[in-house]
Amino acid sequence: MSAVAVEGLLKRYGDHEAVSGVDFSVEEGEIFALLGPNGAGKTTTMEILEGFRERDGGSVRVLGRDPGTKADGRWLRGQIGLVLQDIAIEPYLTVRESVARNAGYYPAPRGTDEVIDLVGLGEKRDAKVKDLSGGQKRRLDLALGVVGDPQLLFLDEPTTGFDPNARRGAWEVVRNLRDAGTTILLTTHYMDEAQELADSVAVIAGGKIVAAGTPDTLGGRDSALARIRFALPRGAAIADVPLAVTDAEDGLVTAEAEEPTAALHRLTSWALDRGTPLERLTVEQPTLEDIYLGLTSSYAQQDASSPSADRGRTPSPERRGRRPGRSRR
Ligand SMILES: Nc1ncnc2c1ncn2[C@@H]1O[C@H](COP(=O)(O)OP(=O)(O)OP(=O)(O)O)[C@@H](O)[C@H]1O
Repeated sequence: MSAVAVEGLLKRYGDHEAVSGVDFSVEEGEIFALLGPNGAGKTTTMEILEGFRERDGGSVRVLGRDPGTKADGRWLRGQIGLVLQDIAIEPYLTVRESVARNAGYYPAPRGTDEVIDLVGLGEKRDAKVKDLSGGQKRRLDLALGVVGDPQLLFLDEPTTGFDPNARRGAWEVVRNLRDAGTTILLTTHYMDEAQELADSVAVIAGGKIVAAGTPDTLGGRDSALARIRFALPRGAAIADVPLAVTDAEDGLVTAEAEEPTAALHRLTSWALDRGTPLERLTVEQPTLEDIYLGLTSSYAQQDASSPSADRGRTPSPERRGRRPGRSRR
């Protein structure tokens, strides 16, 4: 059974259709990343899955239940963990008190100290929340999201504001959770994060899924042409280059190749025969970011000029100030 199954999901705000028939599924035990430009519909979709927003159409199953119904929604609160941006945390509690308090909302929580160590806040155990740095607060958010030992964890941009070391630490925590059996659904704007963490990804743009797959195969990435670049050797003409040249600017030649091994062999043999080195030689497959930008650039422009983009949104206050298991619906 899929941990999350979404079919034909629809959500309108007034006459603006924010989510227009979205389908995807998240398998048990995987890390799934929902990617998309600002205003694409990620938060709306996540809030519907978490039971904080009503949908206008389509079917949604989370751990086999419908988060849109009262009884299932209540049950789900005890099974899912949330890590959001700017969650409301009491500033005068210590780290330990905050985590222990959240643990009390769940039927079978993890140990408070274990979770504090897991997110790397051991040395800040007795510090007050108000005295934590921005990155440390985000680690505390992560601790609060996982202390209930959830079957399914929602992570909203989990490493925004982290320094590079802290990001790697957080990735390790997320991978460990997955390896211990937690299913994880995250949103991120960092393609390296999706590449590092996600087993599956889906790209949403303009309220629709525009591509889905693994980070390595998304949008035909695995079969995309390799890009070979090098400085044109002194005395050589573009027409002499034994590859299909697609671009030549400032003396830097770009060629694309289906079989980079054979193409490089031809190219380096040519250069060696001429007795001229190939300076600035690089070979690149498109990165996840290249593929993502290709899929979403037109939507990003569209969104920036759409009237709804600056309409201002009402955040879901229940979601932000959420006390697990006690939320009113
Ligand atoms: N409460 C609301 N009322 C009216 N419009 C809204 C509301 N919430 C979201 N929207 C609109 O719905 C669209 C999708 O918004 P959503 O927050 O789901 O996007 P997102 O993908 O999470 O974006 P971001 O990456 O910026 O967080 C946007 O055009 C947004 O302006």
